[in-house]
Amino acid sequence: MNILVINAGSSSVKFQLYDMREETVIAAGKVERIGMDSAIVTYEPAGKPEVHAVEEILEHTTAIRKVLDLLVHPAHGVLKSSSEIEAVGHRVVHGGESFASSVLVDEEVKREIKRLFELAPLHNPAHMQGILAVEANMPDVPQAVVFDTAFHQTMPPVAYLYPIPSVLYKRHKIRRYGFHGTSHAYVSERAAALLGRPLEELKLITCHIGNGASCAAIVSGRSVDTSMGMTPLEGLMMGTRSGDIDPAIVPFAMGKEDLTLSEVNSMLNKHSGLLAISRLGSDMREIQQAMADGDANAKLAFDMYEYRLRKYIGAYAAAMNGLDAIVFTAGVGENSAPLREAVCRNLSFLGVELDETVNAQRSSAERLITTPASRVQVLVIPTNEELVIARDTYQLILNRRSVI
Ligand SMILES: Nc1ncnc2c1ncn2[C@@H]1O[C@H](COP(=O)(O)OP(=O)(O)O)[C@@H](O)[C@H]1O
Ligand SMILES: CC(=O)OP(=O)(O)O
Ligand SMILES: [Mg+2]
Repeated sequence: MNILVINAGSSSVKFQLYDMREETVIAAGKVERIGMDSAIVTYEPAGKPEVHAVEEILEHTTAIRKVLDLLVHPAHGVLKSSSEIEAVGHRVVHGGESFASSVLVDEEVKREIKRLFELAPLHNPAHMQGILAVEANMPDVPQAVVFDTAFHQTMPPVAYLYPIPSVLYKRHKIRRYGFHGTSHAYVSERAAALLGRPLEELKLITCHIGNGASCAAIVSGRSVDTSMGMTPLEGLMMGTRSGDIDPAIVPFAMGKEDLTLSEVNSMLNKHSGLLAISRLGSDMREIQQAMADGDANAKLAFDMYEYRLRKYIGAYAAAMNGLDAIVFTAGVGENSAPLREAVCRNLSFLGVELDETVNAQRSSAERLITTPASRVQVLVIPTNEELVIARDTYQLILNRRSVI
């Protein structure tokens, strides 16, 4: 069965086409800058040369049409006809309290995703556009949605409630949801496999450190706490997001700087984090390079980023009353040896003993980066959210077939 996995953003559509017989990716790519002066199309068919194109693509329906055309293209295609795609799976960031697992899309599911627009205004409207664009181009193909929030629905009330008047939870569902759940779930299962121990016996802290960053406390394979909250702004310092700050800063800064609600929102989501402190950019590679060149702001940004992550690791070890392993994943977690080293150097009180040689290896392979004597294990595990989406979609389609 061929399954197309889609991660639709406000101005981009990323995709991977899976052949589920061997779980192989037969094509991948993205359409960026949708609706701007010119869109950038990148397409990588397995075993064939990459295709790059710049053209006008004004909305998601055209972007999906473009993807389907490439997949069946006489020279670059990997399929004879788009009817060989049997299902589509989408990443959806916010599932609120309604979805604790992945589901097939129907009218009710679409209504619920729409209702959640206000909780994830940057993400959910774009996902909906992706779903509608697939519907327009492939009306008979079943679609599934896989939620970032679903894995964290196991959090207990002590972790998911905010200490604010309960009427806000009752009326508006203001609570902590957590995100990147697909990634936290995937790497926790891989960690158990690598450690050769049942997931049920383990207390893990998984650190998904990409552009957006969050960590999760996982006991027996269930998320018991995570650093992102009602929205993906809470928690760790990120590329352009502040993470935790004193909430009183919001009204105070609005008053002092004469900011509107949307300006203060944009300040905390798009102009904070590494970008604000380094005054350089949000990309960790750039920060590390500048730091090596002696840039003091870059060093401060790196140190704050590491310090805030380490404090969460300490907090989650306390939350779980123990810790077996820490997992680093996503763009920064998988690739930044200096960040992992700085975090681990300062966790000796937990019995973390880093193997500096293995940590420094320029490798994207799954690996243990602590010494045999280390009391807490540390692992690097490349995440694969697309594979989880493909698997969930495949399972939902098989279940549906067995019911019919
Ligand atoms: N070799 C590297 N060293 C340090 N950081 C890296 C490296 N490669 C990628 N990154 C970081 O990974 C980030 C992107 O992570 P990723 O998980 O792809 O983010 P997202 O999926 O949220 O867009 C980049 O912003 C960059 O800072
Ligand atoms: C939920 C979230 O922050 O996603 P991303 O890291 O893709 O921005
Ligand atoms: Mg990501």
